[in-house]
Amino acid sequence: MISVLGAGAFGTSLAIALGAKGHVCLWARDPEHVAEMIRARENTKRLPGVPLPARVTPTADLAEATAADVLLLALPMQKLAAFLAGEGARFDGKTLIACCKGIDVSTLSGPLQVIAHGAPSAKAALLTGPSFAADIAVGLPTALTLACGDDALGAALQEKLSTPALRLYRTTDTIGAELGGALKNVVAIGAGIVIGAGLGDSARAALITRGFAEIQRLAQALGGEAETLVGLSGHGDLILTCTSDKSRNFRFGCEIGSGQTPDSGPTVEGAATARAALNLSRQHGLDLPVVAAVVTLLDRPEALDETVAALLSRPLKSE
Ligand SMILES: NC(=O)C1=CN([C@@H]2O[C@H](COP(=O)(O)OP(=O)(O)OC[C@H]3O[C@@H](n4cnc5c(N)ncnc54)[C@H](OP(=O)(O)O)[C@@H]3O)[C@@H](O)[C@H]2O)C=CC1
Ligand SMILES: O=C(CO)COP(=O)(O)O
Repeated sequence: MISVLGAGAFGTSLAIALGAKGHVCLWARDPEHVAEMIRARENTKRLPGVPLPARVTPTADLAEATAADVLLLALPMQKLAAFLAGEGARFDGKTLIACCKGIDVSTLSGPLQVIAHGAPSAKAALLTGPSFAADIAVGLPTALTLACGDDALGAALQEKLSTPALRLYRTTDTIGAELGGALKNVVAIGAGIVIGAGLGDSARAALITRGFAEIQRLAQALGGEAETLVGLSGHGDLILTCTSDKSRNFRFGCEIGSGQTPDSGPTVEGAATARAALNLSRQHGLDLPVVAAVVTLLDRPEALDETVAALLSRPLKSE
């Protein structure tokens, strides 16, 4: 059996997709939320409008959910470490698949390092790549990356989690997959700022391209492979997130760029990850001007004009 821990938009969409194949337990922390999912056979709070298949069982009982061998962790990145710290022993011998995208801002770790620290006796993998929960939930074609350092385990998980509409590719480059997925959200906030500020599609293309150069610089400095970064989990997800109004990171950036106070309700992973990435870049002596500009505008949205001017007046260089 498979369990999904975290009944947000993404966890619910994965449970729905995998529920077409077999029994899936969908765990949420709030018993009232679970009762409502059982009553409505729908996650009206986080993914309204899509029925839960009969083989998806919502539960608030973590013991029931963690009876499964394969657990998909679909929590926000900044909540993962504390969640595991409270429950670590439950996960001994289990396979934990991180479904979150980001860098833990207090430890500067990616999800797999956080799992290794919080649940050291578990096997770990990462599911990432271009996908909106709303698309997966209704069975639209989607291709994702399953990253696992142990290729035999990765192959078994690839088989287990693929469906006719959800096609998984696999890699052993966990660092490249983690960082591609984490950093694209930072660039998506930047792309949103560009569009929200009315700077135009040409400026957005420039920002995405130079942002991608920064993703490559940081990820390769940390051991990620170039091939992974041009794949689904890097370039693929960057394209999706920087060009679609469905992206929360992109919309958050649009709000900043257009002078609104951004909505702090939705999960916007790129905000904390921008700060973590900037700290990592300093540790490694790397220059990440797009990431630094995003951090500046998260702190001081009123500095838009001077931040754009500073980016444009950097010394001219070869590409
Ligand atoms: N949405 C999408 O299209 C995609 C999202 N992702 C990634 O998936 C991850 C989750 O995002 P998403 O599902 O969209 O986020 P949502 O905001 O929709 O949901 C987050 C869920 O996490 C739960 N949660 C938060 N904190 C805790 C905690 N401490 N313990 C237990 N549960 C907790 C929330 O519970 P509660 O409802 O009680 O607040 C909520 O159900 C992110 O890293 C995101 O980048 C990846 C691909 C696509
Ligand atoms: O990760 C995603 C698409 O692959 C979802 O993007 P947002 O979190 O910006 O909505």
